[in-house]
Amino acid sequence: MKQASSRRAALKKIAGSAALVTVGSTLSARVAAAEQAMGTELKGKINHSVCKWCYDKVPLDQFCQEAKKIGLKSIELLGPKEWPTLKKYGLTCAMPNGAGKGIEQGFNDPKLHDELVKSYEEVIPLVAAAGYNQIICFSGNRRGMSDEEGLKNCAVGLKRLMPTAEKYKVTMVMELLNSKVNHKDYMCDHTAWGAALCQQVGSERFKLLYDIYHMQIMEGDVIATIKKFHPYISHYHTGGVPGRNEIDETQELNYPAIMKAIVETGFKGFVAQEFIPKRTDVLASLDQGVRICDVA
Ligand SMILES: O=C(O)C(=O)CO
Repeated sequence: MKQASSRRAALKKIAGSAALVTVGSTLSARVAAAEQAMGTELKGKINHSVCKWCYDKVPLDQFCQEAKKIGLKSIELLGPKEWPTLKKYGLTCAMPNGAGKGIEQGFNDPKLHDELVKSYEEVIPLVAAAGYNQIICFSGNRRGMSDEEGLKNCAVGLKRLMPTAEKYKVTMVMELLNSKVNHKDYMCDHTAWGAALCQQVGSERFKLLYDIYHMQIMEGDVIATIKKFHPYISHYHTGGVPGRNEIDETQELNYPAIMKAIVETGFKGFVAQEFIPKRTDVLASLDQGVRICDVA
């Protein structure tokens, strides 16, 4: 918070400076101009995105405007109906959703494969037409199934979709989630299992979403895991541990070090903030999260 509020103070100072004072411009207009200028100051090593669901009280249009000021390039986990609004503001959707049956009902259940294939076959062309190149997917819950059987089932279902994914150049990305705190019984809860699934599917159009918050809860060893498995990872999410709130000094992960490790792997994809702001000024928290991750 210290960082975010000092940034706000700096903005006010810049906005008040002679360089930005033009006849008839209000202080808020000047703050906005200063914010825009500061937003572009991001270092460019990390492509920043944010998950909209964490800011559910902020209307999408307003959120797009604020995201632009912060310097974000993407707002994600949004479906086809929301994409035109993003486009209006020149924002992309680094991780679209809109296909499938949610987190608990996924590719590990062969009974769902026909329905899942139909759903992804409908949405993947829309993703491509919108100019996006990924779509989220899930393993589903275990429901007593062994990891081996779940892996085999997921591979069978996902392989049916690879010709479509390859044709449209859209990568299906399975999210790694914790099965301890937030998503009890979820199957894709370890990076090695996800990487083995990538090997089984055998296409560059199937990858993993490494959620740093979820994986810290499940396995820790975040930097070593990223170094080992980065060829299978096409997207990252953040969140403070414990609690899934701001990623500042109130939680245990060293986000700048993690981001540096990600940059060192040669990663060119997106890192999305996915923490639930605890503070009233949720946008200051988002701004702070982006800046914590914006390593040189
Ligand atoms: O629902 C969750 O917990 C997620 O991380 C989705 O991205």
